[in-house]
Amino acid sequence: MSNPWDDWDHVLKIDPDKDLCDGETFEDVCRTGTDAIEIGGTLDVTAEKMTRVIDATAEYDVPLYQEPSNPGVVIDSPALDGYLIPTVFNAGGPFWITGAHKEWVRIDDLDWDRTHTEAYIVMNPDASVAELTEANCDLDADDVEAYAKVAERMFGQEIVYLEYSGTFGDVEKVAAAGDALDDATLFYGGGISDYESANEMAAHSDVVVVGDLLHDEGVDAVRETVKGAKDAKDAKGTKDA
Ligand SMILES: CC(C)=CCC/C(C)=C/CC/C(C)=C/CC/C(C)=C/COP(=O)(O)OP(=O)(O)O
Ligand SMILES: O=P(O)(O)OC[C@@H](O)CO
Ligand SMILES: [Mg+2]
Repeated sequence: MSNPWDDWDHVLKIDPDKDLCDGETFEDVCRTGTDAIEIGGTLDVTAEKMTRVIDATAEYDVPLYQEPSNPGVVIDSPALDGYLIPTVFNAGGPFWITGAHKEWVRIDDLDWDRTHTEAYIVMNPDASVAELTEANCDLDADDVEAYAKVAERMFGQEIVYLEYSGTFGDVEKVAAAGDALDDATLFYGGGISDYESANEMAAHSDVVVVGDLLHDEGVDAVRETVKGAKDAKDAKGTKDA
């Protein structure tokens, strides 16, 4: 079965708790050329802040996904193409693996057709997501490779997300995750800041996710990362052909 993300090279993650750069609009954000927008962040995200971003991006035709950090911020909106629900494979306890999910399913009426999971492997111990989930980030390339295989082979995950949020990752570990997967799509996120960094990580993953750059540098910088990711894919296509 095909999934929307099979064709993505680049995702832009908007943190509802952070501002856009001066003078930039959500229309500008939707016109960066990214393949999809994910709306989510770890800290200080509320349903109101989520709704504001969904409403502001709804009218443009870029695919829109919510990535909730807890069940309380999930928004029921027809503007959303779907929900990408993290499950943190290297979390310090079960709450961020299945606990939050169980609570969500208990209290809410899910739209299962639009609900998908992302198998997170959290790699930067200083990121909010690592602190919140008490993730064990002390992972070598072979640990990453094993987690990726567990996610795909044992838990049937269609997306494996190597999350370096806030810092540029170790290429060897990203490549190890990529090599481990046969069918799942590898998302890489963290520290992508320009054409080069996007190009490099896109060569080793299926989809690169760009977050803070939007809020820190703005849409022109994001557009460069789209180019970097797309060029890497074109180069791969040429090589594989
Ligand atoms: C069951 C439901 C609906 C939700 C639970 C989903 C889970 C397990 C969330 C845990 C991981 C998490 C908090 C993911 C949020 C997305 C994310 C990693 C955003 C990036 O956040 P950071 O960059 O670390 O944080 P800030 O930029 O907000 O500081
Ligand atoms: O903010 P950055 O470092 O770009 O990371 C992107 C994304 O993986 C965060 O969840
Ligand atoms: Mg962040």
